[in-house]
Amino acid sequence: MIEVYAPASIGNFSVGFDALGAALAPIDGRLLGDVVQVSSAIEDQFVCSGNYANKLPSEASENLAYQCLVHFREHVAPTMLPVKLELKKNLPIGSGLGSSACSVVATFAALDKFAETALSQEQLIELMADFEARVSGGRHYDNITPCYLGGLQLTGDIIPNKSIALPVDKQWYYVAAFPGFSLNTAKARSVLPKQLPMHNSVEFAQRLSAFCSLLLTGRYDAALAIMGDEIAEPHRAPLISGFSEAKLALPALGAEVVSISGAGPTLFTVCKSLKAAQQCAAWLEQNYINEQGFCHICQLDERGTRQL
Ligand SMILES: Nc1ncnc2c1ncn2[C@@H]1O[C@H](COP(=O)(O)OP(=O)(O)O)[C@@H](O)[C@H]1O
Ligand SMILES: N[C@@H](CCOP(=O)(O)O)C(=O)O
Repeated sequence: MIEVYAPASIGNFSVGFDALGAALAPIDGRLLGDVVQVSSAIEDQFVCSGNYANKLPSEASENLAYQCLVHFREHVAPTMLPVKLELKKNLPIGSGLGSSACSVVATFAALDKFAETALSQEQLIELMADFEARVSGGRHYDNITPCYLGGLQLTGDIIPNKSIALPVDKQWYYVAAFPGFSLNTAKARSVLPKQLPMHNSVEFAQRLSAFCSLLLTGRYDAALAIMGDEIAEPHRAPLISGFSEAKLALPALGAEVVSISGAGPTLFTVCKSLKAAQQCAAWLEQNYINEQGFCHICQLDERGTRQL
């Protein structure tokens, strides 16, 4: 039996709309992500379990993980023996934590291991992006590659091997707070402008390229100082109840950056100390999340998708 874990991720990472993403590891050692098990069976079988299984369509054919299995059998490994594929759906849907990417990455990675295919890393990443694009309203890699490869990734179609890993300050802590309600990614993409004025495009390019260069040269504080999102956040913030209040309150508690994780509604902060992260988490638990929500203090998951 093959059992694969894929971590949650922060799409956009504030400064890199559709181009930057980070994999998350809660510092208390808990796993925050989906798990897929593949084992031999008499005929192909699909099971969806886990805390959020009941939030997904009950028809297997509408579940991305099952769709990945069907595609894999038809187009990648037609001679693979029949399997039972179980998705443990541990991430909330429409959360901004890369939930759909997580299921897709875990499923393809598990099937690839089980069938021992000769797919290259880049081919697998492309396949994963194809499937996430089915539900998210646009093709983007910023959940797929961090989830699969771990760490912080600069990612996209024109990037060699689809992704370049970036270093971060090991002292940074990330608080990820899921407020407990869903926001569909396709909906949160539909409120974005279709075109950007030249000035904004140039500023976006400057900010992202400077951010990456600063990280690659170890100037972490300077990188942190220019983090910001003028592309998506102003349009999405009104869709996320409590976000604007949190953005105002958290800097006084030590948040260096407060932004939307992926398309939201999860909010994330970057903090330079554990104490600051704890203060932000306490505030978010009191003021941002409901009974269905949760909050984790994290660092980056450098390992990405892996066998358990
Ligand atoms: N295994 C799966 N995991 C997550 N979403 C799935 C899965 N299978 C199908 N879906 C559907 O895909 C859509 C994902 O919504 P989206 O807002 O993109 O989620 P997220 O931002 O959390 O990835 C939902 O309509 C959901 O029902
Ligand atoms: N770059 C995408 C990221 C979507 O992430 P998700 O976790 O909300 O699916 C976007 O901003 O739309």
